[in-house]
Amino acid sequence: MLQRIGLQLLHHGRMLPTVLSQSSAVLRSFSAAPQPAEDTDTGVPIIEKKGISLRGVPLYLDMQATTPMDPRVIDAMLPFMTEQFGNPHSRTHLYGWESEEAVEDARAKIARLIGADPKEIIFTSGATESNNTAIKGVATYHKDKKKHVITTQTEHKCVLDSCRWLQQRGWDVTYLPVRPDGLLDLNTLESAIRPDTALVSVMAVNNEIGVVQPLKEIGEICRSKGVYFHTDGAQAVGKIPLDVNAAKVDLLSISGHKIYGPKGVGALYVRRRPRVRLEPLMSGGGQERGFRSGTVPTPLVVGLGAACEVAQREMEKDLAHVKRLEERLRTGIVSQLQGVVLNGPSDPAQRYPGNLNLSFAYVEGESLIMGLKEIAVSSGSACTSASLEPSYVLRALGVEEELAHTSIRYGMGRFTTEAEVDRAISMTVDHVNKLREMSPLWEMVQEGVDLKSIQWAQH
Ligand SMILES: Cc1ncc(COP(=O)(O)O)c(C=O)c1O
Ligand code: FES
Repeated sequence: MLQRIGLQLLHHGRMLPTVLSQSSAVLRSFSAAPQPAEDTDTGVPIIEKKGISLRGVPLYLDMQATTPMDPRVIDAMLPFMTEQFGNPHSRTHLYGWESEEAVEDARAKIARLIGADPKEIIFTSGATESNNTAIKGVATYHKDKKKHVITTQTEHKCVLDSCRWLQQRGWDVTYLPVRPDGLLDLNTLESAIRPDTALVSVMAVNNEIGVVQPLKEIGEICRSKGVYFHTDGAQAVGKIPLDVNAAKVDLLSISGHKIYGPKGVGALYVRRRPRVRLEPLMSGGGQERGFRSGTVPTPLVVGLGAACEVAQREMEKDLAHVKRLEERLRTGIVSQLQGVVLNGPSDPAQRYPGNLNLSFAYVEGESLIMGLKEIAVSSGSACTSASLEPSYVLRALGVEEELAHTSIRYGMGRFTTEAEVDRAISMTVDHVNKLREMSPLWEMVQEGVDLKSIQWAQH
């Protein structure tokens, strides 16, 4: 009874989704500030978390880690969490049919964004599952004839780990090195392909340094050698143009939460012509044409579809926006600080501009990261994790250990503003200057001492 009343209220309150999403900013200010103490001079709330005192909610510049949901995505999802809650696989009533229609509509939107046929899209829980399915699934299906897989040293952990899983089962894996700018050398790739190679997996856009790999050329090589080409598109799809036919991609992984959609949903594109065969990881009801059993989560999938639709419509605008912001951030920092090194390609055409990864020479990594707690950014340093190894991606590029420890990844996106970028510039510049003032190293550099001549202690 209660449920019925609830549903009726929602039914009559069709405006609810919009009202809710419009108030998301208000909700944020409540949730982020659990009645904290205030700075007595400025009135800025002091937030205590993990033993750290933060003055106000940090400025979010970590769009490669995740993006906030676009209000339009939330609006699209809400009806499927309320009155249209049916199981999309229920064949006998309206609830199921409505959900199924919404799932198919979302599938078509994802397919449209990447130039695919809707039948080639499988819903998953995210890019991690898509990558696992592509790599383990293709290899397992072809295990009688093939025993070799190729990837790069700078892939996401879930690709590298899926490859290790194969190695434990007797497969050979080649982890190709990349050039100092992060790009894969095509000759190196070509000469690594063997008659028993099943799959090449090279990511489209790197999550740490934003380098865009030459997908078309890689696709061409793979097709000519009769090897499947998988690309992890978590950081690329919806951000830069990517067409599976133009790039001859056979499998493509997509993540919802990197493109202003929900977390916990993604997709895998699996080519039908020529057909890619793969072994499913999940056993069960045979949903998603047998590739991925489990009830398709209608609200999440609808959110992913809406996110792809918006991304396709606004890609040009989004890209121009992050380009402007990146230029502003980079020149703002570089014009005020010496000893700043860009990690990744210097040619802007080879880098997704929403990602700016900089290293700051002559500062201590840990102090840099700890001092910038009021900007939510990511770092190549390992201070915050159990290992003291800096980023394996930066190391694969040959970035010096000291510089890898002081790298900061600034991630900008659709909702990042110029004012936020300006705040990030001034906080970074002030903090780096402050650290350098205290640094004997910096003093030596100013005095013209060649630091390379100094014997460093182990970090
Ligand atoms: C390049 C890349 N691949 C895969 C993933 C994993 O995506 P998901 O969180 O959807 O599993 C991420 C996100 O961390 C990523 O950046
Ligand atoms: S700077 Fe913290 S581990 Fe290197």
